[in-house]
Amino acid sequence: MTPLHLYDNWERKLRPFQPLRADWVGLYCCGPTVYDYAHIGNLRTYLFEDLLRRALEMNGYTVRHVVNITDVGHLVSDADDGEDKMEKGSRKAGESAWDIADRFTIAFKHDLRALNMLEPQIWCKATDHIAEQIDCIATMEQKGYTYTTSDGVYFDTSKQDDYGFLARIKRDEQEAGKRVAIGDKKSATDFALWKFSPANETRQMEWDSPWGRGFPGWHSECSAMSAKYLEPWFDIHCGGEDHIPIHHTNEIAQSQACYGTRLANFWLHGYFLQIDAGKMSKSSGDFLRLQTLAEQNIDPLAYRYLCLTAHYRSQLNFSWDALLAAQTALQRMREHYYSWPPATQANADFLQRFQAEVNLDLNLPKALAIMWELLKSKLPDAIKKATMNQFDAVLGLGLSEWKPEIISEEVRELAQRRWQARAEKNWALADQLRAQIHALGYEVEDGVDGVQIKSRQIGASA
Ligand SMILES: Nc1ncnc2c1ncn2[C@@H]1O[C@H](COP(=O)(O)OP(=O)(O)OP(=O)(O)O)[C@@H](O)[C@H]1O
Ligand SMILES: [Zn+2]
Repeated sequence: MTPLHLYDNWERKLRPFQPLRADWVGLYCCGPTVYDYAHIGNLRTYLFEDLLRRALEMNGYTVRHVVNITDVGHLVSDADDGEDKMEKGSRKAGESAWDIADRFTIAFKHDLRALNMLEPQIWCKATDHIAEQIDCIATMEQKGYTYTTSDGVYFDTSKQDDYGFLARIKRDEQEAGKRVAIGDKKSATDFALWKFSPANETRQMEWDSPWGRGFPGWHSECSAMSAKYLEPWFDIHCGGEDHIPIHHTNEIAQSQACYGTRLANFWLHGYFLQIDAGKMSKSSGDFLRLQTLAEQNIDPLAYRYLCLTAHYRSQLNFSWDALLAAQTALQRMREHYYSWPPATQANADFLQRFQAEVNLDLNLPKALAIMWELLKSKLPDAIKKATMNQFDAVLGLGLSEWKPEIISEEVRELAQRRWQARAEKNWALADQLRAQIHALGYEVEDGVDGVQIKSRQIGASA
């Protein structure tokens, strides 16, 4: 098999992947801040990470996949001020910060399942690891990397010569160009490790610490939890492109100070899903959820297919037309696959070409094109099916689980009566019958050559 190469953002180049240990590959992916539902932009990043994990497994590695849940400490502004997103989300929802964290974590996991993502082996939440974070901060303090201001304990970035290397940040230029207020911080790049609770206010989430009552800064959790569940030095760290200059840069600074490692051997980042030429974003409120797609009768796996059509290192502009085209293509693929006899032996040549594309930094648009080439080839269908099964172990479209819908006699009869009512221009009755069909879980669509009955999408989180 062509050896796996991944684009490492630390070295800014394609590197052959070599695992650090013989028994498992450590993969740490920064998880969601659970103050709201995930949008399909966030989900694009998790899809890329799922595909990376599947590619590693295709290469025979056992992956230890860790995803954290940020349920405290992520402030509205990445410059360490503003409200905690969880406290703000709690006010907006009229529920406690703990309750929204639970609710949105469940919804997030539901979305991952609807998109056929593999369950990480380890989920870990920031609020379950306060002691580990305090230990990590105390170590940094002992080693002289911290200072305390009126509102928290900060990391002193001037203590590290290579601070910001991942993002190629030049500290001096940043300082000179910065116009934002930095409060009591010594430098704009310094960041909070522990924030004190405001004197005149009780936070919902706060803990005692050697420095005073408060809560951990957002970056602390990932250094502490990745060291606990993987090693302080592990194989691959992932997140969205926005993590490069701040969150990952600061995680690296902490791990270097604490453990003397730069955390991960490879740094991979998924690029944004854009909408109307801007980043899809929870904070701006301009976002689509998987549930929003389901309401438009889009199968969640059509979104997965759409994401396969763009390389993870390029931004993807969302459009409904592209999503509908993805749904049509996926449906055609499923119908072909379903019509074939049981799988026999995979075709070695197709397999080798597919694996070569996957191993070239996850060139999945090309891998998908090879899948279509196979589908249209003159190979016997049983061989196509066997080959597709191996492709789909990486692409995760769930082809072998799909079955055409069997629509019950009751629904067919209601649709027939509705068609009749429409022909007789009895709109009230037609609407009433449509509502009954809807309640049974189906939609009817009127076409020129009759009516089409489809099940409503119920895959995404409600
Ligand atoms: N538009 C997007 N496209 C792809 N990935 C994204 C997008 N927006 C955020 N991400 C990624 O989603 C993951 C989860 O992010 P998180 O839950 O912290 O969202 P957030 O940054 O608080 O939300 P937002 O920036 O949308 O207000 C991160 O890896 C982040 O980089
Ligand atoms: Zn992180």
